[in-house]
Amino acid sequence: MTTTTRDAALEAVGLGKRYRRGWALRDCTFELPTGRVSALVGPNGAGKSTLMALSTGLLRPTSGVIRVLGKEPGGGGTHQELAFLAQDKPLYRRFTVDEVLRAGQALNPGWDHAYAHRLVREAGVNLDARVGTLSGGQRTRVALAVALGRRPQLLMLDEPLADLDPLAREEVMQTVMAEVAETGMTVLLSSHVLADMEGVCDHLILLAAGRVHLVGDVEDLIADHRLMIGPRRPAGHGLRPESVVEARATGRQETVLVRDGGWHGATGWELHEPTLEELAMAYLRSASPQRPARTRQETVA
Ligand SMILES: Nc1ncnc2c1ncn2[C@@H]1O[C@H](COP(=O)(O)OP(=O)(O)OP(=O)(O)O)[C@@H](O)[C@H]1O
Repeated sequence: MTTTTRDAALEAVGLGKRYRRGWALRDCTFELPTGRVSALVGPNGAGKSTLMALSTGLLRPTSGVIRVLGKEPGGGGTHQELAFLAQDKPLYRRFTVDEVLRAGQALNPGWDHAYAHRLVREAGVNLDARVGTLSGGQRTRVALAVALGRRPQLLMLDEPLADLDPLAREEVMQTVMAEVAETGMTVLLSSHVLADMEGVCDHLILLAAGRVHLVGDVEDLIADHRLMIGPRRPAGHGLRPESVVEARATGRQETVLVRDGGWHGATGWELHEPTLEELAMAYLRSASPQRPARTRQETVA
């Protein structure tokens, strides 16, 4: 079936994926609008890689629907306009870098050979080197050149920065952002390092235990939340429980993340807009069964 929601590069409706041992994704509904750079955030096992595998068609949903650039991934392989850089960056180890790029050219109709070559050269990787002899970071740069050489409309990167030094992380993100600026490409980027996403991502999808806990444009999400900092009060923070995402006490101070205007009318607090990292961390802690935050109904004693 082909449905057209052309404003969404990626769309999930009631999406679920069940492996033999249980649900990896459950009842996920969200949209990633075209042209956004989205941070896919979640703890280990949250379902991030599963979501990407469903998007590429490597896996089929157990329930619900996923659409990539308006189409459900089907038997025809990965959407022509989607490029996916998997966590383990699968490249033929015996090929030279040049051979990898020539394979990219042979396999992809829209391939931009000059551009892929330039990306590899800029990364300082020798075209004659065999893939098996490259460092983890160099392999990432080659895999990124292969992904971007396709000039995709949607680029999905699963933990692309994990084995890169700080300088290389910055260079990779600059390469991706230059392509975004030039072509309006949509990006979905999973990472555990929230600091890497700050200032780069303008959209957030936060998964925990297979469910979407927060999704939307970063600007809107930040505007909808405040960090409230004030003295710890014996009678509790006194805020509407349904507006409190997380309350944390450190010493005599208390920090509360509040949503949906729950801060209006409260007195004796310093109010700050949260950073993307503060926002995501509060939601991740409040969703974590191992590290329960004081949320919603609970008050600080
Ligand atoms: N092929 C598989 N067979 C069975 N269970 C799987 C398979 N792949 C993933 N899972 C399970 O599905 C859940 C989600 O895994 P997934 O790899 O999608 O999470 P993730 O958010 O990408 O994690 P990480 O950050 O550790 O890479 C986990 O509980 C995992 O054990």
